[in-house]
Amino acid sequence: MQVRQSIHSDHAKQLDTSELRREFLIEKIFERNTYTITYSHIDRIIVGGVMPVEGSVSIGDEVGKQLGVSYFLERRELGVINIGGPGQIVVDDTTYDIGHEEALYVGKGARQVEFSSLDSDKPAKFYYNSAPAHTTFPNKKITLAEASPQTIGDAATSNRRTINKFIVPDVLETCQLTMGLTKLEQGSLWNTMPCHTHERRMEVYFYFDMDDETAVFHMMGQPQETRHLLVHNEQAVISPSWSIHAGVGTQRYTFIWGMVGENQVFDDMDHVKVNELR
Ligand SMILES: O=C(O)C(=O)C[C@H](O)C(=O)CO
Ligand SMILES: [Zn+2]
Repeated sequence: MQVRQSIHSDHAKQLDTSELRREFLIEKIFERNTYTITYSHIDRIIVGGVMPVEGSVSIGDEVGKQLGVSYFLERRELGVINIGGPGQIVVDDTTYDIGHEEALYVGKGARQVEFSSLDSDKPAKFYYNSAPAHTTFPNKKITLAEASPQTIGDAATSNRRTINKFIVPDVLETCQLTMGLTKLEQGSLWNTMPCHTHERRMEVYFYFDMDDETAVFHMMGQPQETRHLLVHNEQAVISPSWSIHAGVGTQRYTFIWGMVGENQVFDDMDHVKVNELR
């Protein structure tokens, strides 16, 4: 388990490229036949990926030990979105078929969560976020058709995109976790510009659907103290509450956002005008 400490904005603005990457970028989300796990002290979000190719993978009991509990979800909830081939997730006695761009919410208290792929030539890639939880809400599979879509932006400003809200109060109840998948249209390169912060929630962005030649310049920092991170395919960025989070790709891409914190109000954003950015 990788641990990332919280970071003050006054400290973050002094960092050079490699230090910014060490604090905010998660470079490897998927590894064959295992899971990755990064534990952030910011709102205690856990971020990672599970990529079962041959056989199944569970997020093991040693994670429970590191969290000071007896199993992973004893005091946590989990959101998963599959960006790979068809897969299955077994939660205790129930099996969920989770296809490409389908999601599963697992409530606090699930003891066994086991991931597998249906075709080892096209393995599932389960991206996940997990957050501390105070009660148990029912497990639920969410298809793309059941997600709440919002298409915004304009081709003329290169930011036409659909925000598919999978794990949000309109779709199901969770303790604090919200997650969704934003798809840029062909020719659109910018996400979340004009940008925003939300003091009341932190956010994690996971960029994918990119070839080896593509990079996203992810914008971060306080609105008047911006920095950028060069992000490649299947890498994630931790965005503290004080930071903007926006990006522009050298080609189109897709990303998953996940938020935890004080509220679950998607539109509760402190918008920043482009001419106010520095
Ligand atoms: O394309 C976008 O804009 C987003 O997907 C924005 C994120 O969902 C976000 O930052 C929510 O606070
Ligand atoms: Zn945001």
